[in-house]
Amino acid sequence: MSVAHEAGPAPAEAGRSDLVVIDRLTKGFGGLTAVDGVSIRVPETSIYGILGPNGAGKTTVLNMISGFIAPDSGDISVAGTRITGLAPYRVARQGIARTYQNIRLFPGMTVLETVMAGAYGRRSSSILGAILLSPAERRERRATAERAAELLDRVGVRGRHSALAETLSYGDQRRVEIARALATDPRLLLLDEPTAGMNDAESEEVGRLLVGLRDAGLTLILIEHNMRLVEEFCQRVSVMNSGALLAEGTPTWCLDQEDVKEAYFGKRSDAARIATLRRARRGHGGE
Ligand SMILES: Nc1ncnc2c1ncn2[C@@H]1O[C@H](COP(=O)(O)OP(=O)(O)OP(=O)(O)O)[C@@H](O)[C@H]1O
Repeated sequence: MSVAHEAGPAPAEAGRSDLVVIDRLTKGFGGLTAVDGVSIRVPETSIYGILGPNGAGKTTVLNMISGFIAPDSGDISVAGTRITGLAPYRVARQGIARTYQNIRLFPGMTVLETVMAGAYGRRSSSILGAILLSPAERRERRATAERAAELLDRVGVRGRHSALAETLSYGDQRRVEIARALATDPRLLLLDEPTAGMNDAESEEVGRLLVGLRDAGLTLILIEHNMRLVEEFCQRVSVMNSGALLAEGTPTWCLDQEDVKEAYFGKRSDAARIATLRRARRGHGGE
């Protein structure tokens, strides 16, 4: 299948190097090819969107980058290091963190503890020090708690640090997940539907948060169904359908490709997305 590529890099990306290079990635489940020879290059310090209708293979791509699923073939490298098929903890050590489509918070943990848990892999004090609660351990815990509080502030969760994380609103739980991922100090952040279940104002806030993270030097890959947000915040996108790449380029250009419109408009079940897409186009002077 041919992939529509927008000619040349977008001006904002010109000269920027690619942090993530995905080369002909393929994964099958039984008789189904969930991801079919997908190649993607993600420029460093950019917000990159992976789009496509339900079942297109987007989460499977994210799962392969983060090591949750091993590809059948193809390669993934980040900052020049090949990470294909590495276990999730080894991928995390490369500075790659993620959030999940279905929120995964630890039951029974407070908001602050949840974010502190994200920093666990970066701790320097010894296990014995931790057991004996040595001064070094206490200092480190204090520093970790302060940093976790800063991150919660940054993602917009204020004043509920002692509440159980699972008692927060859906939107705040998503923010806590982002803070936990940031606590690992990543250079690449993978976000699976970060605005799912949020209203327009909350989604816009998350969009601005992501721009702030990018401006601070992070590279972000997100799966997102809100096209308005995608057009506003993503520099480039890949559009997938049935495991294959349909188009790659700037969001506005990709959403104008016939194959892409058909992938979204061709299905009755995607009526809600069509409405979102149309609203987004109007908002940008189209239709
Ligand atoms: N572990 C698995 N075992 C079997 N099939 C799977 C597995 N994971 C995903 N699939 C199938 O692979 C295809 C791609 O799924 P994936 O979750 O990657 O799609 P998606 O684009 O993220 O969809 P959505 O937008 O609905 O989350 C789907 O048909 C799905 O049912």
